[in-house]
Amino acid sequence: MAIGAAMPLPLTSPTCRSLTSFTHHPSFSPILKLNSLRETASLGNPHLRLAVVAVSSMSIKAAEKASRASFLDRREARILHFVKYHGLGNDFILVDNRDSSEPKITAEQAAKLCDRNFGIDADGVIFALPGINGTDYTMRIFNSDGSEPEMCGNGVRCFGRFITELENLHGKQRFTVHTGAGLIVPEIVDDGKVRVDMGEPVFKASDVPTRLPANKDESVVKSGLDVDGVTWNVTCVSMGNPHCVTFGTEGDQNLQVDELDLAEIGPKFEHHEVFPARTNTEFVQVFTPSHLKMRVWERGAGATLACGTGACAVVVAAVLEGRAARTCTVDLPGGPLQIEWREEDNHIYMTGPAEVVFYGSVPL
Ligand SMILES: N[C@@H](CCC[C@H](N)C(=O)O)C(=O)O
Repeated sequence: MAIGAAMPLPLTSPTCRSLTSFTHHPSFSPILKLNSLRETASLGNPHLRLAVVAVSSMSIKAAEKASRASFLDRREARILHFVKYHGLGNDFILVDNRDSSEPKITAEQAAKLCDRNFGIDADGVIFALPGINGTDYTMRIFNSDGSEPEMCGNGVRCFGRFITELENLHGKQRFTVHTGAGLIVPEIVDDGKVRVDMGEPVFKASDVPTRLPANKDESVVKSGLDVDGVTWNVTCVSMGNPHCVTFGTEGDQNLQVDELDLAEIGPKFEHHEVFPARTNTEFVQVFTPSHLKMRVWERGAGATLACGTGACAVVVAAVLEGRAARTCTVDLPGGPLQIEWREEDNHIYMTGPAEVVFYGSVPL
């Protein structure tokens, strides 16, 4: 097949329920997820069309450099070029917004693009904007419901990889990123993983924020929270964004997280009256003091396969409750994260992967 020639979209493949999953097809590597408007398919919504094209493996080497660079440099009016990334299955639409301090799309447009059936299918949209306060970049994010959180842990790992691609950087790299949670520092490490200095956790109840009364200094640690008549023990932590961490109910501290009906219970925590800014909720099972397992219900995004800020909050809560050490592996549905809450500087360090899923374009 000639360079740049379009391959037929395998829409009938059982692995391909949407164009998004097309690029997950085992015969395609991320490098094949090149871009062109040659092959455009409707997603059922006449106003939203996604273009993705793949080239044959014969042409990868020749096409890779020019196509990726030219794609990321494209600036057509009323077309949004993006790269979809994921961090352990927590998936994001990344937008190059370095030329403006205002996001290229609105919260409402972001929510449409995240739609699983009528959009690209993602947990959020992330913008790489110019840095402020002396930082290299600013990161902003919209959740899939269009709300704007302060921070996103898996997202900032994707952000770090996205920047290396935009700036054509290789090897170890480190960036300073301004976020709603303050300064965050992602670092691309040897194996391509991203290690992030996530800053310091916040416990003060009014800053999390939660209306639950503080029971340890100014914080809420292992407090009772009534959800539909069941008392859950919760610890509240902010990683810039709010988290409610639970290891079980008053009567049962041995939570089997796989048995939870997240879609049923998650929204009841998210919208509970004691969380004025809503909350992310992590349900945690302790295997050993250095090995935890969690499932998450995210504010504004629902059940996701991973939550980086959530994994950090879980380790902090586990330490505060005397259940774990400061360095832990946290298993999430999408895979493990390494979390360290360092005693010397009180910062939390998160290490995990971030991968390209595909490149695409949508008319606005
Ligand atoms: N998945 C993210 C968190 C994204 C923001 C969250 N939904 C919120 O509203 O706070 C992560 O990896 O941290």
